[in-house]
Amino acid sequence: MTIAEKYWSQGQACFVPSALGDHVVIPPNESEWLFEQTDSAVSDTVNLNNELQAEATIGEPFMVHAPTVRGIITRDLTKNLSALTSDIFDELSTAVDEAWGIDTQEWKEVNPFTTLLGIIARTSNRAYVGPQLCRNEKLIHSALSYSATLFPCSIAIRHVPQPLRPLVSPLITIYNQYHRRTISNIIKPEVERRLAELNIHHSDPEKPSQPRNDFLQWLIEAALKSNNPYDLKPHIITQRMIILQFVTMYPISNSATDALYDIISQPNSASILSVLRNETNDTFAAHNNTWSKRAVNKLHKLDSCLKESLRLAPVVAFGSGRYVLAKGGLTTPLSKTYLPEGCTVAIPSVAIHSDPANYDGPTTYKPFRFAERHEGATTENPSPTNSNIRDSLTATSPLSTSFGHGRFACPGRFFAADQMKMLFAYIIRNYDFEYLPARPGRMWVGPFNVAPMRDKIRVRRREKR
Ligand code: HEM
Repeated sequence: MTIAEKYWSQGQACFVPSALGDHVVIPPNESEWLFEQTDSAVSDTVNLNNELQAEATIGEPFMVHAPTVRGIITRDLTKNLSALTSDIFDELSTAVDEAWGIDTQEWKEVNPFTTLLGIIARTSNRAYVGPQLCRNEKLIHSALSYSATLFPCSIAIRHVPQPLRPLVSPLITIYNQYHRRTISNIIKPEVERRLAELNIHHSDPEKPSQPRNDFLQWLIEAALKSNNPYDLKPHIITQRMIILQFVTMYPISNSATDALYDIISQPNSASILSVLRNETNDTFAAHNNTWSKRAVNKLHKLDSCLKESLRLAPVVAFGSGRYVLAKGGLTTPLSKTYLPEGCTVAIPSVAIHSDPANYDGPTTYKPFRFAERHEGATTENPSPTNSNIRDSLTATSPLSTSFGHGRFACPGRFFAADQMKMLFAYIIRNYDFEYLPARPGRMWVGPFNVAPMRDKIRVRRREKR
C-alpha cells in the first residue's frame, strides 16, 4: 500500500505532486461529491488547459469555443457509429493484416503497442477524415509523433517560471510543432476543398455536393450553422481535427495493448481465448456473417474482458482533475478537506477500482467478472442486480471511473469501445497467440499507466475455417 493509499483508506485527502501538476486527491468516498460540483465551482477546461499547456502545445485553448470537439463527438460521432461500423471494420482488418501478416505457417513476432498504435490511428482517421487521408503515412506518423510529445512538452513547460514561458515554450515545442504543422499541411487543403465545395453548392443548389459522413464534415457543417466566422476559419477547423488525434490514439492503443497482454499471460489463456472465440464466431454467424453495431453490442464477454483490464489499469491513476474556481475555495463534505481557489482536485481511480468493498478480489484479473454479473439477463428483463447496461464497458459510475464519470466523462468512449471490440473480435477470430508465461509489469509514469511499449508477442494467422 502506498502512502497515498493509506490516506485514502482512512478517508483522508492526500496532496500528490506529479508530472501533471500538483493535485489534492480526495478519498474515494468523496468522488461523487466532486462529480456533482457546478461549473462555477470547479472547471474541467481550465484544468485541461493547464495540464496540456494548451496555448503552447495546441495553439487554441482546449475546446473552449463552439462548436466544440466534445459536442461533435457526443452528437455526431456517437450517433453515426452504426453507419460507420462497416468502414471501421474494413480499415481495421486491412491494417491488422498488413501489420501482423497473413502467413498461416510461421509464428510472427510483433510489438503489440506500436502495431496497434498504427492500426488504431489509421482506423480512427477513417472515421475522422475519410478513406484517402487515413492511409496517408505522413499524416499517421505526424499524428502519432505530435500526440506522443504533447505531454512531455507540457510537463517541461510547467517547470519553467510563468513569466519566461512565452519565451521558452517555442523552443521546448519545436519538434512537437513541426508535427502539428505537418498534420495541418495535410488536413488544411482538404478543409479548404470541402469549404469551397459547400460554397459552390450553396450558390448553386442544383450542383450536387459530395455526400460525406466523417468527423471533418460534421465539424464543417457545425461551423456553418454556428454563424461564427471564427469557427469557419480553415486553420481553426484543422486545429480541432488535430486535437482529436491527440485524444484518440494513445488511450485506445494503450488500453487495447494492456487488454491483450492480460489475456495471453493468464495460465488459462487458452480457455479465455476459446470463450471469446466462441462468442465472436457465434455472434458473427447470427448476424449474417457481417459486423454491424447490433452484432458488436452482443459481445458481452469481450466487453467484460476489456472493462476488466481498464479497471485494473485506467489511463491515469488519479483522474477527473478539476480546477477550483469557487471564490474562497471549497470544503469537502466528509473529510472536511479545504480546497483553496486555484488548486486542482482529483479522484483516486486506481484506489477506487482496487477497493474490496467495490470489487470482489480486486487485485485479481477476472476477465468475465462483469459479464457474469449479468449472466442470464435479457433486454426485456434486466434485474436490478444483473443489468448489463450498468456493467458495460462504456458505463461509468463513481465506482467505475476509467472513462471519468458525470458531465465530463469521456465523450469518445462509445467510439473507443466499438473500435476495441471490433479489433479484438477480428484478431481473436483470425490469429493464434503464443502463451506468455510472464506478463511484462504494469508501468506507471507519474500518474499515467503505460502499457508495455517495447515487448513483443508471437502471433500466427489461423487457417480459414
Ligand atoms: C480507451 C480509450 C479511452 C480512454 C480510456 C479515455 C479516457 C478518458 C478519461 C479518463 C477522460 C477524463 C474524464 C474526466 O475528466 O472525468 C477523457 C476525456 C476525454 N476524452 Fe477520452 N478516453 C478514450 C478514448 C477517447 C476517444 C476515442 C476520444 C475521441 C473520439 C476521446 C475524447 C475525449 C475528450 C474530448 C475528453 C475531454 C472531455 C472534456 O473534458 O470535455 N477519448 N477520456
